[in-house]
Amino acid sequence: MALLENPLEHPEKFHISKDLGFILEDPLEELPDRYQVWVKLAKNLPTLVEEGQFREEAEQLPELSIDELQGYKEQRLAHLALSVITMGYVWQDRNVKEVLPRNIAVPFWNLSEKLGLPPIMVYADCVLANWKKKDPLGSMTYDNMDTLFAFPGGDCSKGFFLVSLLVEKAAASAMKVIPDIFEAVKKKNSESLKESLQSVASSVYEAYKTFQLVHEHVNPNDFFNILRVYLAGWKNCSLLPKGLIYEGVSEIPKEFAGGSAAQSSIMQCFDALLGIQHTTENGNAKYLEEMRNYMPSPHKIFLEAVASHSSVRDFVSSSDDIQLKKAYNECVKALVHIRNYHLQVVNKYIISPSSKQDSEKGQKSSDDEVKGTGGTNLLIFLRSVRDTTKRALLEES
Ligand code: HEM
Ligand SMILES: N#Cc1ccc(NC(=O)NCc2cnc3scc(C#CC4CC4)n23)cc1
Repeated sequence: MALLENPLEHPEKFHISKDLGFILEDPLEELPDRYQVWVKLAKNLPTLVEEGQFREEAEQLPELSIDELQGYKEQRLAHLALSVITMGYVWQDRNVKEVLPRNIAVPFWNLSEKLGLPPIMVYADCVLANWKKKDPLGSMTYDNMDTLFAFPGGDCSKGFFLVSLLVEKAAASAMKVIPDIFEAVKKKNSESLKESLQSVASSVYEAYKTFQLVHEHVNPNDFFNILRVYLAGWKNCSLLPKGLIYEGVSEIPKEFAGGSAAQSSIMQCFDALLGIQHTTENGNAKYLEEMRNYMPSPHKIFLEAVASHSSVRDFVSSSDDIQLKKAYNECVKALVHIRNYHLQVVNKYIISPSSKQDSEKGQKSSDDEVKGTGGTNLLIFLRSVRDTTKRALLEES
């Protein structure tokens, strides 16, 4: 991959699709025969966990070299399958495993290095690469889609991952105007910039409308009591205080943060494009920055290029074109809207099931319960990200 290309002119060189953005287009569903054991085990996870047999089955896996994996899509599917196996192995039940056996750890570690991903399940695995169309000729609608892999909790993980994917797809329609936006700023072309910003705002609004599907397809109790457990990581985690030992890689336990949508490139891309700088005071900027290391490396490079080149905000704020300021503010308002809606969703799917659980158990939930899978105190983080977005609104006078 020509990393010297200008990402802003050639996003396709950074595994970014003009229609689907950071979503992996047409993910592979199978690996070459010798690796199919990984896919088969990962697909059987819910049943084997139910029977308490998952760990035993995982320990029977042969230790395979990753060298025969051909091409990017095979590597992404293999990372997804190994990540599902790893989460299932560690979290199968409350007596968590502190050592990941070498037959999983060694290929997972090596493949992660090749992809620039951490050896833990990330958003790019279970959301961006974990999908198929039931009818390949049909369109990408919820009813014509399924996940490749699922976790225990019935259709909860399918709902959570696919709704997120459809939100990403709706937002991705803004990606195709990014090169035009940079061109318009370079040429100081207000008219063209205004048009592009208007289409970014409508993409974010479409994403907001798609978000509502979460109520139809994700059950709050299944999410909070079952799925949440499997998304957790081993950094600042009381159950794995030193992290996880990747056998055959190192005797020293390694810490990696749990899956977080702060690993969603599209949302970080909007912030970067609009010049929305998240606060350094409470560690938000640092956390969002760190989550870029949990994205496929080409996506991280693309985001950094957008962040370092984007003078959209400077150009608009120094312009006296009120309509241009309004177009910029429409984008910011749409992002505030979706982040406000997201906070309501977090209350329904985390805060209330958590307080319901506390009152049933008559105790305060443990620290981890109210922390993000990324080890953050989630409400403070989400409100602060929303507030910073709101502060980015420009005076329209
Ligand atoms: C049941 C539904 C959902 C719950 C309970 C939920 C929960 C959370 C939590 C706790 C965080 C804080 C960081 C973390 O731990 O990941 C977060 C962040 C985030 N979530 Fe969700 N989320 C849900 C659905 C969605 C959907 C459908 C999307 C759309 C892609 C989404 C996008 C994001 C983004 C982009 C962030 C990073 C913060 C930001 O940029 O605003 N979430 N979410
Ligand atoms: N108690 C509790 C508590 C419960 C959950 C969380 N965090 C959480 O689920 N983050 C992931 C997330 C947030 N939003 C979205 S959309 C798609 C995804 C995803 C994913 C896969 C994991 C990579 N996500 C924090 C605390």
